[in-house]
Amino acid sequence: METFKKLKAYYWPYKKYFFISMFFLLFVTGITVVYPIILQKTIDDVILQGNYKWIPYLAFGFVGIMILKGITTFIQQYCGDLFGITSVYRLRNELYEKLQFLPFSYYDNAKTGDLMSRLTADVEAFRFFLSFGFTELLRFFLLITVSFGVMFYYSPSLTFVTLASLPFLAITVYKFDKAVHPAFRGIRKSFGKLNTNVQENISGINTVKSLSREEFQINKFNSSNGDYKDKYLFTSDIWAKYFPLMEFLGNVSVVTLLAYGGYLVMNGNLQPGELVAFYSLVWYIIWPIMNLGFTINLFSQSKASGERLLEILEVDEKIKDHDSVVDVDKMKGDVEFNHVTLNYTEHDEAALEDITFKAESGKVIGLIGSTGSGKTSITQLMTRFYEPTKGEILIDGKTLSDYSLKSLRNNIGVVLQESFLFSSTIKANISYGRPEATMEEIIEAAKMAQAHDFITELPDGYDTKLGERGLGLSGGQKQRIAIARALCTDPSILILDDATSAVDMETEFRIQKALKNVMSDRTTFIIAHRISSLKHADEILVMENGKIVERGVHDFLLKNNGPYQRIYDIQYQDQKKILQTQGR
Ligand SMILES: Nc1ncnc2c1ncn2[C@@H]1O[C@H](COP(=O)(O)OP(=O)(O)OP(=O)(O)O)[C@@H](O)[C@H]1O
Repeated sequence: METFKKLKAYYWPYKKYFFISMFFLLFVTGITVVYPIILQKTIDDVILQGNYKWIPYLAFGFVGIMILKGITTFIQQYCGDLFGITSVYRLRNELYEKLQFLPFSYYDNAKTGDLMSRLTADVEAFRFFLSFGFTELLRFFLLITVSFGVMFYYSPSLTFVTLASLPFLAITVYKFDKAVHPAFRGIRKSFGKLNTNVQENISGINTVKSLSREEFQINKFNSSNGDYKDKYLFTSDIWAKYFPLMEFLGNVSVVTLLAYGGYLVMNGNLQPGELVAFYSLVWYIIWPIMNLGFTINLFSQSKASGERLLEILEVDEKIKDHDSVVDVDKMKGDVEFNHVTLNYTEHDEAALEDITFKAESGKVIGLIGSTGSGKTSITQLMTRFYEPTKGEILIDGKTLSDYSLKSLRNNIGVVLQESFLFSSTIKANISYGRPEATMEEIIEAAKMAQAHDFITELPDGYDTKLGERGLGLSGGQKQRIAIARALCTDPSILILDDATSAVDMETEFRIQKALKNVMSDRTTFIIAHRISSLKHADEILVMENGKIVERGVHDFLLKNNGPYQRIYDIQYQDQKKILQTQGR
């Protein structure tokens, strides 16, 4: 019940529907138990006594009760559904909201397909229990208590004899629950894996096809699909083993009832009508106990699903606003790193070590270095995607955590090498960070990013709809739209992380020229592998193994006999000559 307690905030606000449903359930159950009593009266007091004139009245009474039962059942079911549907509507929204604020470190290990199955199948399983499961559990207790009461009223001894086998039935049901719950958790997990498989395959279809790995992918899917099938079969196996046993134990009760009840009727200790009523009532007890398997099934599924939902809801949002954060509309853009060290996880080696630099507003800082040397990590810290392990980062003299995350990120425009474009129009993609931007502003941003010309050549211009992930555009075109998107927010700090790697040198030069005009009132970080991309920077930081190993302007670094000069030599001089001087 712990899972349900933890998720209470999502369904308890709608308790009104739950209680209305429960209230009508009392009626439905009450009416159900009245049937055998009427039957008993009809046999014992009307037929056996020869009072046949009562039969039409009883028949009409029956019809009336049936209509009443129909109406109460409708209200009970509708309100039960309303309870489930409205609760998970809120739950789904909150899960989605949570996904927006989960730290990057969570996404480092998360699998999209699995997350999607949690937001769909698991939420659905939870809803099913809210809508039907709760009601079924209550119906179970009500039917058993009321039926037991009526049976006890008719004949205590027959009641005990008939129900003697029920404790065994209860034990079997308990064992069934113990076995079936982990099995359902397995099914859910396997379904998540299956989804991940499909999602990864679709996202990486280019790689799959270009390396002719279709067979491999099919086999991988087959194996996940097989695992899903096996998990289901395993659960069916448990079900198939336990269900006949439950049915057998239920039937033992009926046989005992007929034997002992018949004996009592023969001896005149029980009325025939009472035996008939008993026969119906005993099923009102056996049937819910056997059906408990189904209810427990629902309960187990929804408990397993609820646990998976809680795994998302309970993730610690490590990076969030503290109480006294400030909102700054427009930052100046002075960035300062003071002895900053970053370890992504406790077990990882430092990705950045003792990084110190200052970047004043209006300046362009270039970051260069081998792959994995820590260039991107510097920008990830600036945007507070991750927190430094040691040291502090200041913008305009204030620690990053003093700013609200929203205002911090609104003031920083980031363009990545692999920019994600949404499947909407080019216009909507460019104005994504500032939906209120005017068409002139959108065009202005596109012009700076050297994207305007190719956009206007498209048949629908700015209204061209992009496919998923910007499909239909070249790598360089996508990058330019991403640059326009960042520029459209007019950020105080602009980070271009390998953002022009896919555009040709001439276009890159034109982008840089256009940016120069607007760079004066913002700080720009250019991460690049090509020296040509950052040689005009006011300061170039050369990174190696998480450390800044060299810094200065291009002309200085060229004569510094350090790693920068080596990169320059490799890029601009005859490689053979370098290899010769190294004696290789
Ligand atoms: N999310 C992460 N979790 C754990 N380790 C990470 C993560 N991101 C980066 N790293 C590690 O941190 C180190 C620095 O990576 P970073 O991405 O900053 O390098 P980079 O210089 O930008 O490389 P590239 O030029 O290839 O983009 C690498 O060793 C990398 O494996």
